Amino acid sequence: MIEMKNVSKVYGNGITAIHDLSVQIEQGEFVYVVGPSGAGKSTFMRLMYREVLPTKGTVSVGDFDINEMKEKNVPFLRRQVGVVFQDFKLLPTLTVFENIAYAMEVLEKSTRQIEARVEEVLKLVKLEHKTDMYPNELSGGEQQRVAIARAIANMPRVLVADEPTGNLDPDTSAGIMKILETINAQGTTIIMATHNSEIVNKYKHRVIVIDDGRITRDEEKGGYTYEN
Ligand SMILES: Nc1ncnc2c1ncn2[C@@H]1O[C@H](COP(=O)(O)OP(=O)(O)OP(=O)(O)O)[C@@H](O)[C@H]1O
Repeated sequence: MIEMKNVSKVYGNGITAIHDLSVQIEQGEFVYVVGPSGAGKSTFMRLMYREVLPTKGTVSVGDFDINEMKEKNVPFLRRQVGVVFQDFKLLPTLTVFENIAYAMEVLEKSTRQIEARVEEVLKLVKLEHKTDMYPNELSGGEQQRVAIARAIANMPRVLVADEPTGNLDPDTSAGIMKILETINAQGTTIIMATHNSEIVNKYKHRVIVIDDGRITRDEEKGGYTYEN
């Protein structure tokens, strides 16, 4: 599903964020990415949705070869890879409905299809009663649930979540984890970067440890206790 072969990423400032990294992630897996601050976790994930291109090596995601694909096909990649961030990144001038619909309109869906799907994803994150509210009228946890609804609206095969519980209290984080586990149980591959050892040790999944741009451990579900 996701394959990186001998990937390095050197940013314009000369910092090598990823060093000769190879990994394979199968469809339907739930994978945590952990490691110290500045280790390269976000860069590792950005490579998967083509926010950055590898300096060396190859990245493939589903049917897409990230290095070789044409710019005009990027929207099709984005349909397969949904993204969630720590700070939600909702558009402040749009309502909950509009934030999700906007992500779908980019892919030229009909109004009826969009409305039905927005309703469906809002039910999944239990926010169907907040359709017409604006992001600043919602709590952090609610905003993150909208961001997740938006990320899965196009039924991606992969959901990349970069510190999705980073700004949330433990109870709210547990709610987000339950939603992510439901989405994963429906077949979506989930790659989640986190510093939260409680979550990693409670909701057990494969753990990839990145340090200094390299994978230093890669443990199957239950094979790793995270201490940070
Ligand atoms: N856009 C960029 N331009 C230049 N250097 C960058 C850029 N993004 C990240 N870096 C550098 O690359 C290295 C890895 O950063 P990255 O954000 O991938 O780490 P991280 O493990 O996600 O860190 P954190 O846990 O603090 O979010 C760091 O040294 C960082 O300063």
